[in-house]
Amino acid sequence: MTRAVCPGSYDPATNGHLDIIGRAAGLFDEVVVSVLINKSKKTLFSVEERTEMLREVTAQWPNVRVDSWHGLLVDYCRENDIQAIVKGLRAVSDYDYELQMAQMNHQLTGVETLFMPTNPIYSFLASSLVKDVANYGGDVSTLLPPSILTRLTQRLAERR
Ligand SMILES: O=C(O)c1ccc2[nH]nc(Br)c2c1
Repeated sequence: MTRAVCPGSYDPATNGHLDIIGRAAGLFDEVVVSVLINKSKKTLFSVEERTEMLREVTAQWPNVRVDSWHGLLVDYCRENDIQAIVKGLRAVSDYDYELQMAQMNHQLTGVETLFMPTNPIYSFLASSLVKDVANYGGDVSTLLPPSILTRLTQRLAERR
């Protein structure tokens, strides 16, 4: 049984995230999409809301499950018998940081990190940018799954 984790904040998940998750689902017996719990980071959606949205938009892949974790990712991998971390790379600018994290994680426990180039149509996508554009009324309808677009629109309206 091969198992990989796709870690992230997913605040909220974008079509770029789903691109990576779906492709990983085609490579591994099981993919765990794990939402990072970072108490020092203010997020637009709670961990519960982010995991709920992810479960909805990943239901299409029977071998994908959604979870959350707090602490070292390598500890989460060990506790869940996960052999690989899958990260999307949108651009060269992602590489430096991701390489450092991958080397540290391998140093710590030997867990492997596999980099997957995002579909070029999503190279500019970041959850933070999507939220900013949507907050100023920009059209992000092609960048998010419909159900997440609805939730984002509602949350931003609540905050006005
Ligand atoms: O949305 C983000 O912040 C974000 C960050 C890093 C990322 N790597 N691959 C993808 Br898709 C991606 C998305």
